[in-house]
Amino acid sequence: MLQIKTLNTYYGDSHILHGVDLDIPRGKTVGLLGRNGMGKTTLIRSLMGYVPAASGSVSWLGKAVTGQPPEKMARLGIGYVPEGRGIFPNLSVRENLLMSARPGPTGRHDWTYDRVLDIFPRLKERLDHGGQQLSGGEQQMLSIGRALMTNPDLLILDEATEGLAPLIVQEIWRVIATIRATGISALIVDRNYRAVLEHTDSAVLLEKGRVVLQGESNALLGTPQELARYLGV
Ligand SMILES: Nc1ncnc2c1ncn2[C@@H]1O[C@H](COP(=O)(O)OP(=O)(O)OP(=O)(O)O)[C@@H](O)[C@H]1O
Repeated sequence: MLQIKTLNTYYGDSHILHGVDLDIPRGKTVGLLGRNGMGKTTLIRSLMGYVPAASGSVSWLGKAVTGQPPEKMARLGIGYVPEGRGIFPNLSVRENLLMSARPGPTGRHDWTYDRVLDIFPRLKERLDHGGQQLSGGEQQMLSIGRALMTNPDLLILDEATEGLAPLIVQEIWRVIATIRATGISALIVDRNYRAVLEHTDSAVLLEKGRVVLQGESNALLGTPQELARYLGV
């Protein structure tokens, strides 16, 4: 569904991504692993068009989309939940959700307002609260809910559980499992590599902007020494 080939990205003179390949097949969930600063967010920002790639290609459903702006990528069916969340603090939970509502580009319309509220009962209880009145966990849920309301074919979650209390983290993983079961493709970045591998079909590990390990998530779970070498766990 999404294919990235030999992507090279720079910030100024710093060469951050070195010929990265990434394949997200239709309906599959892929994990993106790596220690801090290894290039995970840069890879997402490059594929979404926030940061121009110096070379390499991005294709979506077999068509080249390299260098397309983020709004275009979103319209093509990629729902991106950035690290640090993206909600409107002055709007209510209801408004935040409804303003994102649209059918997906391939006609997908299974994520309705009611369905999103069903998977986030906490949000249902806070429909009239402003975004800024929500806890960090609730803001994260709202951010994921907003992305789902666009009925994406691919959902990208960058550090969705960052800084949240353990019970809320569990809830977010439960929601990720639910979303996965609906057949949306997903790309998931999270510090908890074990949780990532348990909730994905395959995974790619970045080390200083290079793919150094990749494979089926189950198989990677069985190579703790390799993982420890790159993740320092
Ligand atoms: N806007 C920027 N300008 C210059 N360098 C940057 C910028 N953003 C990130 N970098 C650098 O690029 C490298 C990769 O950062 P990136 O944020 O992609 O890593 P990451 O794997 O997502 O880590 P983290 O989990 O800490 O966000 C780091 O060395 C970082 O310092």
